Amino acid sequence: MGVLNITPDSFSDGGSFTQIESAVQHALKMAEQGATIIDIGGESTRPNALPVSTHEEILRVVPVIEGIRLKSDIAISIDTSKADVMKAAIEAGADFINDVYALQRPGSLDMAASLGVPVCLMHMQADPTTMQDQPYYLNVVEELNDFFAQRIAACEQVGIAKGKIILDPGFGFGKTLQHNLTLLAKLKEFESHGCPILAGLSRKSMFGQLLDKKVDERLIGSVSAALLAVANGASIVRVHDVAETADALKVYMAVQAAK
Ligand SMILES: Nc1nc2[nH]c(S[C@@H](C(=O)O)c3ccccc3)nc2c(=O)[nH]1
Repeated sequence: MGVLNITPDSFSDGGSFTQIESAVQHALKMAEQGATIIDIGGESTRPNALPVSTHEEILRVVPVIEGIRLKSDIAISIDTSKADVMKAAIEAGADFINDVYALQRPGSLDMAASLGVPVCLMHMQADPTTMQDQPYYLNVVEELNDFFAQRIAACEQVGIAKGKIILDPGFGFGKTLQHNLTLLAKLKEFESHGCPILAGLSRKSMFGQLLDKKVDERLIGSVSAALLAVANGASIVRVHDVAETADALKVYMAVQAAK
């Protein structure tokens, strides 16, 4: 899963033509490099990011989805928590929902049910503005399993079949370095729900803490962690560095095949 963040320049509402075109080109390049899913996000979950209106978020993501669809059938996920953005994105040609709020925002659960598409449910403790102030769990794996069970039940109640659900521990979303390492080490403990696991580790601050590296120096850490996530049961890894990660996973799969 290649990450495509649409954060337009400050001048234009939505994206200017060049912004849209460059985003489409980036998506196509990631597809060429081996991405099988493009994850499109119109709002940064950065703690101090300004909130983006539904209208603005739609103006950002829809032209890019349409632009990609003119040239590629690659799977597209919409990284949003807003019901109306989900609708607009799916109607524009996206294939499934990637929601860091696990369909807990107003109207999103019913919207996902009515759209009838798969959904990735990610765990987050608190919200982006507070999640990194002293994250605490009695037992992080158990608490996330309880959360997943509860969200799966909520989905099944509105008719979203378990076969349409992907689970994601939400690395860095209300977790200390130790929590992140435990979740990666024990990723297999989330397989009990019978849903595929998605891991989003790419360039995250855990590598800053572990390796003392800035965000543009975290390639090796990110690729190493992506390979470990797959070795520990992840079916999807959400990454910025598609070509490098694809190579690492090719090596992993080749060795697996030789078992
Ligand atoms: N499913 C799924 N969706 C995701 N969207 C993101 S945004 C994150 C980033 O570092 O990319 C981020 C966090 C905070 C600020 C900026 C960007 N992370 C995930 C993830 O881990 N899983």
